[in-house]
Amino acid sequence: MFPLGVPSRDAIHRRHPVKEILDAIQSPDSTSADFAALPLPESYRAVTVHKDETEMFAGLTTREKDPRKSIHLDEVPVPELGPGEALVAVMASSVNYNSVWTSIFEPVSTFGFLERYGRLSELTKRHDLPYHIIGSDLAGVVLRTGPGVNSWKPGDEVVAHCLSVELESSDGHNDTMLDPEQRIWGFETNFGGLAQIALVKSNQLMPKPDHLSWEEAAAPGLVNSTAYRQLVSRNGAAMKQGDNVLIWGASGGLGSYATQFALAGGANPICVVSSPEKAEICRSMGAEAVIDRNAEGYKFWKDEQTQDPKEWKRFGKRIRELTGGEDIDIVFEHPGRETFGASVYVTRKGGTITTCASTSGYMHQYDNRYLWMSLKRIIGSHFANYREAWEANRLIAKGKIHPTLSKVYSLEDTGQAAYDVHRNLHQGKVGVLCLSPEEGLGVRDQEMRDKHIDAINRFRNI
Ligand SMILES: C/C=C/C(=O)SCCNC(=O)CCNC(=O)[C@H](O)C(C)(C)COP(=O)(O)OP(=O)(O)OC[C@H]1O[C@@H](n2cnc3c(N)ncnc32)[C@H](O)[C@@H]1OP(=O)(O)O
Ligand SMILES: NC(=O)C1=CN([C@@H]2O[C@H](COP(=O)(O)OP(=O)(O)OC[C@H]3O[C@@H](n4cnc5c(N)ncnc54)[C@H](OP(=O)(O)O)[C@@H]3O)[C@@H](O)[C@H]2O)C=CC1
Repeated sequence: MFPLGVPSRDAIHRRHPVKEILDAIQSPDSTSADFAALPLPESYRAVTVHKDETEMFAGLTTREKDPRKSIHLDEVPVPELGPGEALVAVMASSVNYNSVWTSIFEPVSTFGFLERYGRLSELTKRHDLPYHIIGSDLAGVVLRTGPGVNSWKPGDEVVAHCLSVELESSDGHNDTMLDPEQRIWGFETNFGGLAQIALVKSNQLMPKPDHLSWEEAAAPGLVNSTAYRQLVSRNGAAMKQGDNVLIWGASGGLGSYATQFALAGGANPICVVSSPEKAEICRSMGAEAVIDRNAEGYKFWKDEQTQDPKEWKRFGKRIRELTGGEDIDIVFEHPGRETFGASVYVTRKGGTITTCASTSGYMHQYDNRYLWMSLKRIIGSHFANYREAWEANRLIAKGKIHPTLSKVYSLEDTGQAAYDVHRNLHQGKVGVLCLSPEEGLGVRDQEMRDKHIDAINRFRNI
């Protein structure tokens, strides 16, 4: 690994075969054979965290830990390509909250995941390195495929979902998320998407939606697939028409897709956000019931240890006002400790709380009487299997669900991008240009794009 100074993008390209890759991607005449014949570079630029820095934030609060200090841009060697794998030239990626967790080394250092994966086989040893290339989304072009890959070839324009599975055990064969060797690529594996080149398993690949630019196509992947499983899939809450769906962080990464799924599926989203601007975005997506938790001042905790059921009730009354007296069928949970007690309380008899995260703390407290006496269910949900990710991507490709990209950073500024997400300064999704020299490239279906342009741009620059 060679830490970089700040050479310009042009300087890098002049002395690097990466430039040839970019030229091939940008040329309309390039064929699969051209891509297969391109020499692979020996090294590439990648966003990393360093193993010898995992204690750098010791003693600081979560809020004080600054991703700009731990996130680096390094020149790293291209990893060896194994069976069933693909090397992808990454045009764009996006910031997910898992990269925030990696960069602040919470709740655990991700180097522990890489060490454990490295112990599995000779091939997985590649992942156990003193640096972790992070990032769990990409849009780009296949450069090489390993032995046994038949469905994808060099030159294919793709996005990648972030489920990495070995599938050697029977456990994962009904639902690949249940594989004992299930990992999130770029979080629990190395060689992630915030880089010029990424290593993925070929069963992570999906077609890039033609009407989107590289950075737009890279934005939905992780959160869109997660929201799809958590809310729509039978493995999650199996949302149906007419359901009242309480969506926390409804203009954030997960929430901006959950809101779209609720609206597209004929449900009734009750969107919770923390500012008038965010409330306005939800309304512009088509949501009618919006709660500004800041303006309405909910305080579900009296102190660190004690919740305030009166505040749950005030919140529930507000929901009833917005729904004409109805309670919540499905809660789309992810803030965790701060909101979970309220989420369980406001759910209707027989309703579902589906949770995929605990941003504000993972030791939840709730009043179990409201769960068992009212026959409610809590469902744990995590990312999505290949089929669910494919279905979620298909909805993007068909223009039924749209990217919620707000701002785009360069690879050099990924630390700032992660800082924005950590501090909740962003809206929707934050994109990162990797090889792509500018925004707006990669659109192959202008006609379809024109049809959906307002929705595609809804979150831009707000
Ligand atoms: C797509 C995007 C997603 C997101 O953004 S999600 C948000 C980010 N992700 C996170 O915050 C999660 C981070 N991960 C973690 O915090 C930890 O990763 C877990 C808490 C999930 C798991 O903890 P761990 O210690 O890594 O694994 P163990 O499964 O608890 O195994 C530790 C040892 O405990 C043993 N064990 C596990 N279950 C049991 C049991 N039921 N009874 C007895 N022992 C058990 C194991 O075998 C193993 O043992 P041995 O150390 O010897 O190998
Ligand atoms: N298990 C899985 O597969 C996945 C898990 N995750 C996890 O889900 C969490 C959210 O991810 P993502 O949506 O991308 O992140 P974002 O930061 O983009 O959005 C989360 C939103 O939640 C709201 N929020 C944050 N803290 C609180 C709080 N204390 N109380 C109420 N609302 C709060 C904020 O909205 P506002 O301020 O407007 O209310 C914020 O915009 C992260 O912890 C992430 O790691 C994400 C994807 C997949």
